[in-house]
Amino acid sequence: MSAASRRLDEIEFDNLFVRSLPADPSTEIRSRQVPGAAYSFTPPTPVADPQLLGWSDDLGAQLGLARPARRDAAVEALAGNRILPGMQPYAARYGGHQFGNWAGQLGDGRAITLGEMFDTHGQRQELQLKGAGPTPYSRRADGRAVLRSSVREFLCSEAMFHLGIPTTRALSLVATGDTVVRDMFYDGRPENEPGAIVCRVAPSFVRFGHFEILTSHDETALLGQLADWVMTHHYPGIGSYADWFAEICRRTATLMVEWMRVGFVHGVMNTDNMSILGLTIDYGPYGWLEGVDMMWTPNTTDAQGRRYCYGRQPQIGYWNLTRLAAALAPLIDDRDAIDAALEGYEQTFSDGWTAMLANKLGLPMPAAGDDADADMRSRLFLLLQEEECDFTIFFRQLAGVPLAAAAAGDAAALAPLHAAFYSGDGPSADHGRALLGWLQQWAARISAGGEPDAARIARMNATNPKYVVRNWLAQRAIDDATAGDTGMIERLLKMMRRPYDEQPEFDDLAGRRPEWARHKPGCSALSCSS
Ligand SMILES: Nc1ncnc2c1ncn2[C@@H]1O[C@H](COP(=O)(O)OP(=O)(O)OP(=O)(O)O)[C@@H](O)[C@H]1O
Ligand SMILES: [Mg+2]
Repeated sequence: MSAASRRLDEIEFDNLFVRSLPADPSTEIRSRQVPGAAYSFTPPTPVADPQLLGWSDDLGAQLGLARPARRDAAVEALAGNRILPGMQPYAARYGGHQFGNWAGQLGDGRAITLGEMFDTHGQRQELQLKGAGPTPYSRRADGRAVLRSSVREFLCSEAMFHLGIPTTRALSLVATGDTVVRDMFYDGRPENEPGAIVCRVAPSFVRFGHFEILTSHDETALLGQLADWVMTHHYPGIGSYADWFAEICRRTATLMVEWMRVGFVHGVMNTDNMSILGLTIDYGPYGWLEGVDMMWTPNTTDAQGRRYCYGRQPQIGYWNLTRLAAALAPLIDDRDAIDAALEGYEQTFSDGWTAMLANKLGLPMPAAGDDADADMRSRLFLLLQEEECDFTIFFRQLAGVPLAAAAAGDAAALAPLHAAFYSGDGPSADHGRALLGWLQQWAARISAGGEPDAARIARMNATNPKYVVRNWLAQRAIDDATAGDTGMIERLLKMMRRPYDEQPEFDDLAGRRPEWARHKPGCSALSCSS
């Protein structure tokens, strides 16, 4: 049997994390504090009737796994009903800062790692279920996840991967056949909702919070052990804790540039949702910018403070790194090295931001230290916030603006951009004039750079996706899946496999958010209830 068609029960698991780090001596599932350990052995709690609703063929192929049938022994394993030989299910211990405040022990309250395996590239991958039942870290919650949030996590993980953005991935989406009670609007009216479980995949799910909990408990030996483990196995070639922290800063900065590039808003950037590998982790109340708005947040819990809004993500990434720095302080004597690493974050972000926007706008790539176009860029962002204009569509369409018309200040230059305006008929006359003024300067700058049009347009199209999984699209997939129809999940997965290519068969999914979705829950704003 070829590697690409293995069944899940043919996988050899190699559980390095549990082999290398100390386990909680208790296996009691009751919610409790767990000092002195990195994780607790916790089996998933079986569910009523597991059925496969979604499968990522790309990730399956990478893992050498064949897609199982809707009801299948593998699906039972992916629902936690069956523990395969070699699996050692556990929930990890971590803490975190939530909305800026230290929250103490959090941990995998509903995530359970099944085991680690090697993919077809020889890369170690951890398989982790989300929604697999209570663990010692569940606090007062049930350990479960609802179908709507699981569909969103499943789709967006795979979409982000194909957008080229570092992320944890999702192999499967399984309906549990059980209901889960959630008060979706936090208005005291809890309802039964269908439950689901996603199997996530990443080289490691270790978060900033894994280190924070150890330092907060003065567990310095274990802190060193965990840091050594992450460095040895996930940052080969890095020689000191300080260099390692600097590399985490660089990866996090790069991740922020990438989120900003595609208009992704994570929505709940608590330190327990920050991956030590610089991956996007925890697809909860996330969203994609529709109208350009630096202050936009999809998370209703954050509607007041807007701590995690689009424009603040880079700043919050920095703040989260200062929390990680504090957690790693017992390992790093050299305060200056920490400061230098944090400065490195700012430098990596600002260089990355400048280069990314040069690609987005098709402008000449500035030499290091040169930021001649900064002014032009800020003016564009201000302009784009004046009349509701779709972020994804505007940037995608910009490549189609005829340079000669733009240079001449001819209104024909605006035509390709009309589709981005939520008014439905392009910018108002005044706004159109202002925009045309900007385009004129833009065109002049491009002409001066002398790059052939085809190369510039290719660069822009490889930076500005045509397709993203807008909330209203995910909501359609959720509504259909709830009614038993997984066609939309399949369609969105297929569309997101090539987000930078024109795919006319998906044109109906590349437009502005329809008006019905403007205020519909799940389509514009999301609660943390999941
Ligand atoms: N239904 C639940 N049952 C038990 N614990 C939960 C539940 N929902 C969230 N938690 C826990 O609350 C903390 C914060 O939740 P958050 O929403 O950031 O994470 P999450 O969505 O559960 O998962 P992850 O970060 O693993 O993607 C985490 O410790 C998480 O495990
Ligand atoms: Mg989380």
